[in-house]
Amino acid sequence: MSLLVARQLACVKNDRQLFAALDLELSAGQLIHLRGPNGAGKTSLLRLLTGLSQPASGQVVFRQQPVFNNPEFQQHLIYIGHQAGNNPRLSAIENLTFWCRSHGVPVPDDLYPLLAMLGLVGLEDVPVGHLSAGQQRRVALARLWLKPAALWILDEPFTALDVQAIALLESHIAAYLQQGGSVLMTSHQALSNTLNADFIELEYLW
Ligand SMILES: Nc1ncnc2c1ncn2[C@@H]1O[C@H](COP(=O)(O)OP(=O)(O)OP(=O)(O)O)[C@@H](O)[C@H]1O
Repeated sequence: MSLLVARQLACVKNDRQLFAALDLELSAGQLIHLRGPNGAGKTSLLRLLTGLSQPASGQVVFRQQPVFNNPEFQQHLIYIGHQAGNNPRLSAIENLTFWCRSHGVPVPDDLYPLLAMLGLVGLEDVPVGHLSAGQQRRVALARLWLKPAALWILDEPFTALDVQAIALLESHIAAYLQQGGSVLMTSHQALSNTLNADFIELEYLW
């Protein structure tokens, strides 16, 4: 049975219809790679699927419950948006501690091993605003190791990552899918064939 289902979704921004009558189903263990040109509406679609915004028409349900304004759905979701979403004045440790607390996730006794695995040794206590773009993205992606969730929605998670970090994230996604997790993501770059993604293409509608 599908975990996340969108039916007949329509989205309008600035008087432009980005998409209409869009149907989507995502099952446990499935990866959907959402593709399309700049401005086609990929981020707008992800925001509808996360319940952060409401469609012009249509509905999104998770385990048959509407996602909009649904705190229970948020417990099952990790959404990492286009912006890394870190507080630049706080360190990596502080950002992740805050994120865990605000998402009802137990704060690990020691976050250093996770940050070391993500290549952030020596940078754990530096304000995140002083880190490089790729390092900031790594801090944000650490959330994927911290919260058990049925669904990941990731908007351009590979942005600014180097080859090694891309490989690390791809192998983490592969392991998560194997355990029955579901992933819906955008990426302007091709994914590794090992991830075996399904595709949804959004066109740019004038
Ligand atoms: N809050 C908003 N107010 C007005 N227009 C918006 C808003 N959010 C998005 N748009 C417009 O909707 C269109 C689609 O934007 P969106 O970010 O969904 O595209 P995208 O496919 O994710 O693009 P990219 O590949 O560049 O990330 C754009 O033309 C954008 O200007």
